[in-house]
Amino acid sequence: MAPILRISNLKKTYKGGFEALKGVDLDIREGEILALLGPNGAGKTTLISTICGITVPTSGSVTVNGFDTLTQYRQARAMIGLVPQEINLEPFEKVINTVALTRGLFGKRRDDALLERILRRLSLWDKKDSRIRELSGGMKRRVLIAKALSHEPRVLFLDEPTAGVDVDLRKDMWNIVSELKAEGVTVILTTHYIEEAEAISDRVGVISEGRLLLVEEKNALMARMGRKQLTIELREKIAAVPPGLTDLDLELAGDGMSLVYTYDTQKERTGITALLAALSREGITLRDLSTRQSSLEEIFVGLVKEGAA
Ligand SMILES: Nc1ncnc2c1ncn2[C@@H]1O[C@H](COP(=O)(O)OP(=O)(O)OP(=O)(O)O)[C@@H](O)[C@H]1O
Repeated sequence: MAPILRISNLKKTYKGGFEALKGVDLDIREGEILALLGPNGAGKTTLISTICGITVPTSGSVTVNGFDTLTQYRQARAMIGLVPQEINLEPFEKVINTVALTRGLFGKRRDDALLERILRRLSLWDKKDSRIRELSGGMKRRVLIAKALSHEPRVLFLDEPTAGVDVDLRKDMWNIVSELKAEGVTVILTTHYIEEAEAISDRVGVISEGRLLLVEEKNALMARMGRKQLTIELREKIAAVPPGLTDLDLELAGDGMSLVYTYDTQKERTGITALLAALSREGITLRDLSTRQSSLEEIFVGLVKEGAA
């Protein structure tokens, strides 16, 4: 099946010469949820703005369901809903009018039943006649989502949808995203919260300094994150990993006073029993053992560092 979104060698250099995107290639399948992770200034917002036609790329192309976002802007833009990072709502407008107006701007005919469904789903129906300025920050975020859904997009972009929102609202957002997915909407979100990517995405992309460092199925990435380290402190210093142990993932550390064994927690066998038996065969005596798991955060930081090197 052709991807719903195809990004080819997308580059963006801002006036003044800053290269915010250095050639991004990415295909997105219909109905998937992709989380884009990256440090501040990595280029996530630039990527989304360029896809949505708010920023003009320096080179490269983007197609949405086959429509080019530059040469077939109207058709491409009609397929996309964007929930921006900044709250940019008219404070004196009523909620229902705000959402209806966006639908109208996309040239869609009035559909009161659809707007009611959208507002109910976002728990905004009882606020439909409230003015925007009377809403809490979390409700305003929901209005942004309602606006983005008002013209029935097939691809929804959420730029840091849960930045600064409380835990309940964050969970609500996650539920909304999975409901949209169930309806076949493709969702691309940027986030600084790794647990958010973990909770809702099918695939994770890591962007740093304008480059997409990695795009991987979340479950595969999780399996890699499942690595753990066992540190074995020794009673006596050794000069090298003993010959009988060299085929294990072992490193000598602490000036020869410890061995670090890295293993995969997802595997049925961790190899620890065999390792301890081998140590005993080699006549190595242990003083202490400790384990630590590499967090998703560490993996992410490691990736970004590697990418920068
Ligand atoms: N209009 C602009 N003119 C010049 N440089 C810009 C402009 N917009 C963004 N940049 C620069 O491009 C880089 C990428 O910015 P962008 O907002 O895309 O990053 P981001 O990954 O979304 O960051 P954050 O996580 O902080 O939102 C930054 O260094 C930023 O300063």
